[in-house]
Amino acid sequence: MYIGIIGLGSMGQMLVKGFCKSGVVTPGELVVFNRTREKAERLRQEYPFAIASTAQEVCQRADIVFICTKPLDVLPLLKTLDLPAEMHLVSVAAGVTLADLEAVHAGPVSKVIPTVTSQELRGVSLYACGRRVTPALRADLLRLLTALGNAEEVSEESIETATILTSSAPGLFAGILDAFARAAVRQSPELELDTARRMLAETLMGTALLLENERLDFHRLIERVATKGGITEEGLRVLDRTLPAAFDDLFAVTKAKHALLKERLQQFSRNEKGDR
Ligand SMILES: NC(=O)c1ccc[n+]([C@@H]2O[C@H](COP(=O)([O-])OP(=O)(O)OC[C@H]3O[C@@H](n4cnc5c(N)ncnc54)[C@H](O)[C@@H]3O)[C@@H](O)[C@H]2O)c1
Ligand code: PRO
Repeated sequence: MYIGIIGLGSMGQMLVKGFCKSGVVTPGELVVFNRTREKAERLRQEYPFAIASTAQEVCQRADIVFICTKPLDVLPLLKTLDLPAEMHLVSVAAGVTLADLEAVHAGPVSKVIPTVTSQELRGVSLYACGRRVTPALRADLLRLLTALGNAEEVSEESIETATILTSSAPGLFAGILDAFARAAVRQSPELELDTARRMLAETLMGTALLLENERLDFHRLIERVATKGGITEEGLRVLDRTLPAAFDDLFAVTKAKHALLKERLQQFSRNEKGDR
């Protein structure tokens, strides 16, 4: 099976690295196209995949094509292509719906929300398949995604909220840790910011391993750390007071951004229909 990747940004590169690292495909089974060819050539030094000259060539050569451009670039690009009817089109773009994809491709379409952590073969890829995806095509997609970590099928209704938990979360964790480290330095200026960041990064790794190896849930982990009448309990009270509103706010603004993206995508589709 040949796998096509269009767009070699953060996600396109992650897919190349994750697929090859897991061994689910060999570089020889990958056909890649990026607008800036040098970027593809640099990555090819490590993973000797085929570089296509155009996105159209990827679609002609691959059985399944992952389109990894930014959301608002997906439909304009797809509209310029002559997509082979049997090709399985997979968009990784936030906000691009199965209906958007089915409107531009007469063949099978799926939507996947990957995560940067899949480069380490951990984390969760979300997926939803369109009506024309056969059980065999679904199994092929699942084989690729499970090689990258866990794969969870989700409805389009829940995919946006789940995206924040699986795909935005690595960046959000990094943002939280950075604020945590900066507060520590404000408290104790003799502590170097980089030292505080390293302490937190190592603690995060250890926490993840404890959760996994001891099969702890969050509450049991808290019980182990927060000595009754001790210091951590006080910190947790602050989080209980402040975090629910912060996370409600986070989900509200990210939902609004998804809605804005979808509105702009629909506008594009309406304009296209008007032109015809
Ligand atoms: N970064 C993430 O963690 C993440 C997670 C889940 C989903 N996504 C989705 O993945 C998509 C890509 O995000 P990213 O972070 O990799 O963005 P990015 O800006 O890093 O990469 C986009 C790439 O697409 C290329 N590109 C643009 N137009 C092209 C065209 N016409 N032909 C070929 N290549 C073209 C650009 O050169 C660039 O390399 C987005 O739609 C985003 O919603 C990203
Ligand atoms: N990265 C993409 C974004 O920030 C989608 C989820 C993670 O838009």
